[in-house]
Amino acid sequence: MAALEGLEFGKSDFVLLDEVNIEQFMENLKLRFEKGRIYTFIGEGVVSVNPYKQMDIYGKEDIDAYRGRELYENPPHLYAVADAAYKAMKRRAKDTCIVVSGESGAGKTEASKYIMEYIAAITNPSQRAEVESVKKVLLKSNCVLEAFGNAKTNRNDNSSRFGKYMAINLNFNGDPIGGNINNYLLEKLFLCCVSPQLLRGGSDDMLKSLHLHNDPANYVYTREGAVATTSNNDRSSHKAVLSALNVIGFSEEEIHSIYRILGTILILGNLQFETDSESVRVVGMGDVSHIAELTSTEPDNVTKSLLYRTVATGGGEVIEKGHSKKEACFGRDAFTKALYERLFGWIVGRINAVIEVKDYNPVLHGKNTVIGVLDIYGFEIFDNNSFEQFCINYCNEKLQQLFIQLILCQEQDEYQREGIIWQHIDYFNNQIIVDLVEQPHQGIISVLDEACLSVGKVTDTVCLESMDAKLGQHPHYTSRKLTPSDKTMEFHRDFRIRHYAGDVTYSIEGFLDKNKDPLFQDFKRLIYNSSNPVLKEMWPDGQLSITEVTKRPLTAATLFKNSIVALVEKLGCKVGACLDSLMWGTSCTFDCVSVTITSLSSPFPPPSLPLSPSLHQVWRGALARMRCQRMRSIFAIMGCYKRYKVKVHLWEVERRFANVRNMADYGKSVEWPTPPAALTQFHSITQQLHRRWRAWQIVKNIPPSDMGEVRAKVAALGALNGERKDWGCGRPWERDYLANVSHSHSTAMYLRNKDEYNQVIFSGFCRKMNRFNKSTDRALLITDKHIYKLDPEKQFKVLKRLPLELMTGLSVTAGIDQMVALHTSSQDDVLLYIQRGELCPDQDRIGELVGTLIDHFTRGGFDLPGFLSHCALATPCGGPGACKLTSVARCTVFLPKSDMSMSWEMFLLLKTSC
Ligand SMILES: Nc1ncnc2c1ncn2[C@@H]1O[C@H](COP(=O)(O)OP(=O)(O)OP(=O)(O)O)[C@@H](O)[C@H]1O
Repeated sequence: MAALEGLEFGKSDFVLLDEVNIEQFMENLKLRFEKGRIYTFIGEGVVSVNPYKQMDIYGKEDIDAYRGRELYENPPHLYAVADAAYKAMKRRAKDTCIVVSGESGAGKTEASKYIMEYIAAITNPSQRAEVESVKKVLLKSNCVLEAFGNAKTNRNDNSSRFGKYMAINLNFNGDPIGGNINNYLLEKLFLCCVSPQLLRGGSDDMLKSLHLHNDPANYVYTREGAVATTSNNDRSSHKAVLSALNVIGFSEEEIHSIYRILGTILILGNLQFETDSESVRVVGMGDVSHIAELTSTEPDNVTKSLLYRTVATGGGEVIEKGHSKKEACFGRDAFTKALYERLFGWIVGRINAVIEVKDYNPVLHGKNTVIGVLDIYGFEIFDNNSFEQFCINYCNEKLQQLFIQLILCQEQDEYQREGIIWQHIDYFNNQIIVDLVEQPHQGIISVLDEACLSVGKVTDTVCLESMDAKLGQHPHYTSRKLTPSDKTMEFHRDFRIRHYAGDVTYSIEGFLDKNKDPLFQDFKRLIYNSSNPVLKEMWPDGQLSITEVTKRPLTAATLFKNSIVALVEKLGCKVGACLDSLMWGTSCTFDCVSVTITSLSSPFPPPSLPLSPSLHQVWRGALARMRCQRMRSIFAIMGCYKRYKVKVHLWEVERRFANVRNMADYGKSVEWPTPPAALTQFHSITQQLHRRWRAWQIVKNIPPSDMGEVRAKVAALGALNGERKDWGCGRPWERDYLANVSHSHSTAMYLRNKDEYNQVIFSGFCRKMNRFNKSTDRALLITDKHIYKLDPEKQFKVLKRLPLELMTGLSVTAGIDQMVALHTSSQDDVLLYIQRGELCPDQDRIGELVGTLIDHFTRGGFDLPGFLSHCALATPCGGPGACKLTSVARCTVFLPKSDMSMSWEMFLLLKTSC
């Protein structure tokens, strides 16, 4: 439970820094880290510093403490962000996504696991076996993916060598009903953890059947990684992976096939070739027969595909061309890599098949929503940057572009459309860099692909020359040749891209080889013809004969680009106009402290280091200020409220103590004076701050489709700011639309005398629908004392009279039907359709009704703490005629009267529940 214990150090939210500069940022981060606070909010995101030690902040009590709470109510934690995503999904039935990004070793995978565990823990323990099974499979799949997809690197002993997007589907109840994993592969995966685990953890019988020895040092592919792990660790990991595979639902045959493929890869890795006078031969034919046995293929076919390549001549003839020794080694490596890639893809596919949403009927079960967790590599700048860094950094440019689109463009446009005063921000749009990489026929990927596809020998250097020729004028591209005077560009530092997060100089060496699909079709055919159905399933493209293979396979860069484009599209749909639902993270390395940033809502990437100045400016100048203001208001309110509560408490203790003393001294209690002025001051301070915060909140929460609510909220906001006119057209509110209607005036006069009201707050025509859909004309009169329902056909006779003080709230429908429900504590609610303006049918008066009521209550000094959007979704039951209060789709609730402490409790309660 350590997450909630103890003091906070430094600023628990970076937006509260007095100055937004990197020195203060670092100082705060360092101070908090030294005091064991690894998480710090940045607005609605979280910055996390990897502690590299077990922290006591992930227990059940911690989970309970964050469940259903607002971000600012608890200390910063991943759970706060995960809960916010879950709440957004539940309240608004919107798909949400959490992006966890950071440098290698920053703690992304750990963070995404904690997030998944949290979501699994807070979703209702279900009686339905399939819900529990989905949770179990989702959690267990991490163990399998890590074994097959992680490897030791210089930066991280357990580094994920793939990006991962894990989506959880939830039903209307918020229960997980399925999921899906997408993986973004990059590297030579056969160096992953699973192989040493198999060698050290597999039983003797198992290893014997796979023709393997138990020492990882015996194999080329495990030799290097073997020293990083211990035998005990590998043995227990092997057990855990086997158990996870079983839990997920892999059959015995499938598990055995997986291990046979791993065995094949290890043996292949050791395979050598030699050249005799005429041709190339495999050294040690025993290995070939083991490979044939493990892949359920013929030994001759294995030998053939290792040493020959089938090619179609121009005349349509098919011939076998012998490899050189170099080609044979190249083919072998490509084959092992492809075996591993297909295995990994197949495992992910099998997990997806188990957890895919089944038997879900949206009509019966409501909308199926998704929470996605993206654990993706952050921006990378190494000493030697190669093809992998190029892909990773391109991926980050794409994500940055998505955020620019969603936040800066859309949000500014939206503010402009809605007439919200907003200083336009000039920002650096990184589309130009995205184009530099991906533009068809022009971009770097296209140049690389052209070089890979061209007939004849094209080297990396030739490819670099053609990049220089095509992109030499591009402001974000330069190369050693183009800037010979640049001393930072030396050998192996061939071309430089000015990325949004900084300059990266890449070494062109190996780009072409890594980009090509070097796998000869012979290997594909070999495995497709395996008698093992699991293997065969992994290689469906092996069924094509050499004459049928006309198209060149897509290159690695193009495949990667396609998958990232699809990912960005997917993320874009998740947020649409719903900006709150995306979370963003990025990473920085400060003096070897790794940081992951995860954020929710208004997702703007906080500064990566090195930070491009333009981005930094935008970040500092715009959103930070806005968030800062909002967060400051919230914290100030919280602070005032806490102080107020403490004072009230002390006051009460003192009063009681004085009473006891008086009783003892005088045998009677004495009158206690009224609370000191200081105490009442809190009310006004908190009210002001509260109002500021609330105004922001009201605007922020308007879902554009809900027109009725928009009108109500905008009017309310206007009223809070002292405006008494329609938003948009600026029409002043007349309020008393019955004033000049004959007969109504005499009724009003009569009521003024009888009920002694001072002012008409609102009056107008409306309609009442009964349950048989019959409509009757009515009139509504609201004074500062009463709400009246009048019959206009009977000279405005009073049909209903309710004291205004009984009014507890007001609801408007989400649609354009102008329906309003005035809630009362007497349960005698008034439900009416307010008539539009007679001369101008577009003139709606819902907003005016809400605005004038808010205006009245605000001016009367009543606190309106509950005026927050409150989604009370209910099913419309049979058209407007049959409308009951429960059919009001969205409620806007306020409490006109309540005592101060109660109102603050309500404020917090509503803030929490909204
Ligand atoms: N919250 C944490 N508490 C304790 N240790 C942690 C935490 N997060 C990360 N670590 C430690 O740091 C190591 C690296 O973390 P992790 O594998 O999550 O990094 P990563 O960002 O996913 O790296 P890569 O991109 O290389 O996969 C973990 O194996 C673990 O030992």
